[in-house]
Amino acid sequence: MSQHTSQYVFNSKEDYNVILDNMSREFEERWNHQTQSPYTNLENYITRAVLGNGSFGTVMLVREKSGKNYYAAKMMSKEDLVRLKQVAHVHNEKHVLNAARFPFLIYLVDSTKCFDYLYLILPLVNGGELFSYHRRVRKFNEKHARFYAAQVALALEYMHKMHLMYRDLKPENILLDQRGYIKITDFGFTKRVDGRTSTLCGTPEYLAPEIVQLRPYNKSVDWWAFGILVYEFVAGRSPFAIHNRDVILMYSKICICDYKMPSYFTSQLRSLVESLMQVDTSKRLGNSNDGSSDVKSHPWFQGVDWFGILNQEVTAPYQPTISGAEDLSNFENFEFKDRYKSRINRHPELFANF
Ligand SMILES: Nc1ncnc2c1ncn2[C@@H]1O[C@H](COP(=O)(O)OP(=O)(O)OP(=O)(O)O)[C@@H](O)[C@H]1O
Repeated sequence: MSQHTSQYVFNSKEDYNVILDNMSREFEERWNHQTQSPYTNLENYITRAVLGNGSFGTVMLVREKSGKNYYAAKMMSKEDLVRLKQVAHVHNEKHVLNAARFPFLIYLVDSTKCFDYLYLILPLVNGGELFSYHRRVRKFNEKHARFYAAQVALALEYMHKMHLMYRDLKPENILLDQRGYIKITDFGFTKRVDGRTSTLCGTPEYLAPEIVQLRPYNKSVDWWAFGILVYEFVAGRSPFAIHNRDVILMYSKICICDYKMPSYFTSQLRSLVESLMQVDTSKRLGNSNDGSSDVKSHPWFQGVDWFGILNQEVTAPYQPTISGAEDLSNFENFEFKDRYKSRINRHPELFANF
């Protein structure tokens, strides 16, 4: 499996369209070529530390035994996945991670399983979550926000071109690498669909009105969430954040787009947020045939060196301090709890294709 996110150099708009077509062909090949993980547990790796705990598993720092490379191993209990009805999501996540290759997306390096757990081996991204960094500084200035937003817009453009709806955009799912560039992670809710779907999923603060109203929706829900994300970067809070997080009240505000624009937003940022957060999807920026180009050519992005960003030549506004692969200073301290150790293979039929 290739360990490179991109072997491409991005030079011009024409080249980029050709490159995206090539990426699309390569994506299709990998999408159609899924392999079953061997029952090798983590025997090819040495576990060094816990990087984080998600709702469905633990992410550990591991080092491969045959070399010196470090990775993040996402370990998920089969029992928990069945109990929490996440079986389809985990297959989905592996499928997408295996097929997608883009500079700002996490990808699958390897996968294994054992009687109790499934393991996804991912590139180690050790600058911590964008969420934690944002919480520390509270607000980004617009230039700083634009640096991250440009990468998210390019990643959404790629995913949509591959007919993937991401459906879980939020700062918690954006990791920072050593150079301060982003890697989007967590593809459990990502769905490959060319058109519309109607499953209710995502995180309340970022749900588009059509999802809240249980209406069929398309990839423009990601552009709505992108509007929320950019707003939150600069305002330091989500537009629909409500004291005590009354979700029903939040949903009623989302449906009528009832939020306040901070007075310090520039007119270009106001215009971007307003255009993305349109209840009427026919008016929502990003929802035309040439959707991502419309977003990228919005005046707020004027002056962005798109190819410099794609090639990661632009200096990031913040570079995490990392002294080595085992430096965990950008992560909170987590404890490891290995709850299951059975002699029987749990749910072999449900995870046969994992
Ligand atoms: N590739 C990685 N490199 C470094 N740390 C990672 C990596 N992937 C995940 N982590 C850390 O582990 C945490 C949990 O990972 P992840 O969000 O994938 O789990 P999850 O169970 O899907 O979580 P969620 O609760 O968001 O559904 C992340 O927030 C991050 O801090």
